[in-house]
Amino acid sequence: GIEAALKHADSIRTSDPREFADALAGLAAFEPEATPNQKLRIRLLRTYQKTLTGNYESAIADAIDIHQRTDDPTLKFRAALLAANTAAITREFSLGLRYLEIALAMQDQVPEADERHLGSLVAAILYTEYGQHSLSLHYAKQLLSLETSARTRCAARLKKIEAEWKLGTRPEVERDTHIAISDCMAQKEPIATGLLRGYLARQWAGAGKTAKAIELLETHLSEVEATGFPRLIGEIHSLLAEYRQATGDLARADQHARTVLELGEKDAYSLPLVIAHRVLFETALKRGDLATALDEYRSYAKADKARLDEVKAREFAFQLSRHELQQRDQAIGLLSKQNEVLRLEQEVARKSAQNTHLLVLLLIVIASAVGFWAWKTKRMQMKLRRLAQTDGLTGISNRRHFREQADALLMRCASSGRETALILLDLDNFKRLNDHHGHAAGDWVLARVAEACRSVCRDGDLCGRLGGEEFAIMSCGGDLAAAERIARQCREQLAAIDTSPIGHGEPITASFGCTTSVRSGPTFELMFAHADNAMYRAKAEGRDRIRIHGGPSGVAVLQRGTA
Ligand SMILES: Nc1nc2c(ncn2[C@@H]2O[C@H](COP(=O)(O)OP(=O)(O)OP(=O)(O)O)[C@@H](O)[C@H]2O)c(=O)[nH]1
Repeated sequence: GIEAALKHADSIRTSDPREFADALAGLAAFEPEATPNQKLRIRLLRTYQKTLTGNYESAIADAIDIHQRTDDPTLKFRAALLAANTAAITREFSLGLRYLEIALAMQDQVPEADERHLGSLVAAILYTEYGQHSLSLHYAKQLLSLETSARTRCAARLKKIEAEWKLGTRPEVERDTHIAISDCMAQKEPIATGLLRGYLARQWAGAGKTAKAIELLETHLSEVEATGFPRLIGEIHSLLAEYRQATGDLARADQHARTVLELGEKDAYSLPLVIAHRVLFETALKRGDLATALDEYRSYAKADKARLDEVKAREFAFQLSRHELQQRDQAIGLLSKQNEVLRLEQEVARKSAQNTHLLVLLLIVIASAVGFWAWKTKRMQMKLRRLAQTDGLTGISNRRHFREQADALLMRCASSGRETALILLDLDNFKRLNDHHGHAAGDWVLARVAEACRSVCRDGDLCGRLGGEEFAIMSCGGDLAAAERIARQCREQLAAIDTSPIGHGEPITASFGCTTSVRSGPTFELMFAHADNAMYRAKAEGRDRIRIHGGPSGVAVLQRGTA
């Protein structure tokens, strides 16, 4: 299926360029039914192919596009690495470092260990490109300490040897190089193997074994050329040019040098190019061809300057990138400080809100306390007033309060043109009841009488105990007939009092005196005096009866038992 084809193509990506090209061509057949992710993966493989064949600009654009399009962390990571890798080749140093950093930053999100290792490997490779051989050595050593794939180990070995060679720390590491070569050969990595043989040749040549170095490189030249990788081919030919020249084989030296120049058009600054021009200059000089020598010398100087500029430019790009990183770190530090300030501000706001809540709570408590106190005071005032206004024994108005209310009622009634009735009543033979049954029994009777008086009152009527066993009722809107009716009802209520609790055998009776504001005149004094007179008349005429002021004696008498 397509997955198998994708995996196969990826596995031979660096080991077998021709088979890789075939595999890529084969993938085209799967493309119509591929998922979007698979389509992007095919595209990434084609982008690798572009890099391998030197189509760098297009490869960078593709890699960045794939990186931006996909959400698949592995694919995103690989695309960023490829962009970083390829941008380094085309001298877009800042771009290269940026994508390297993007990739390294997302390295932890990549689930596959070998893909993560690839990130470290690209870091090792690219730091070499930026002249940072110590960093490169660090990543290479780190990879060699990990459980990586054999392919990665091959590349890490190459980077380690390369970095040590460039740093000049271990110029003769023949044993390590042999191990690396056999490792990379076993992994079918001809580019790495070729580059490693280049370092082995350098070691030998450095030790004076130039012939051995030439033999090694010549023996494997066809393998090198089979890779189609310009940088490797250029490097090996430049070494051969140098070594052939050193052994006096000027013709072959020239030949290798020219091969480098044919390849090196795109890498105007590369070390092989510098070497090739130098070889051509020196061989021309040896042959006495001064014109060619001068020409080649000019080219050599130009290439050497270009290369030195390049080295400087890369170093500068690296420093710039470090500076940018530092600035970014500082910006991040500043942001986190700002966040801290914001957090503290929020904390302060929260605290002040808390304080406001407490204050509001306190105010509520104070207001409640004040309200409660005011209510208590008011209640106490009302209680005191009620105590001052009511008769303690019966609970109805006392004489003073009745008098005040009566005046007010009279005024109200008069202003609305209505008549007011006043009924006075005095209990009969109360002294006798007191004497026979005791003062407490008398009190009990007084309370029942008050209830009886109240029961005949309508809303708005007044009812009071004027003193001793004397009570009064005042009603607005009542004429003489109404007064008499109220008195009669009250008389009935008194008669209905059950006196058995105090053991009094007789019913409770009273003498009633009635008048109205029309009959007596609209002042309380007059009405009271006239009602009192009528009441005394009732006493005088035998008690238990109703008398109307100004009415004939005996007419309004209502004997017990009559209606
Ligand atoms: N138990 C009790 N008796 C009271 C109270 N106030 C007055 N008295 C008594 O009421 C009685 C009133 O008696 P009198 O004024 O002679 O009149 P009476 O006995 O009712 O006779 P007549 O009014 O003539 O029918 C007195 O004995 C008072 O002591 C009271 O608050 N409680």
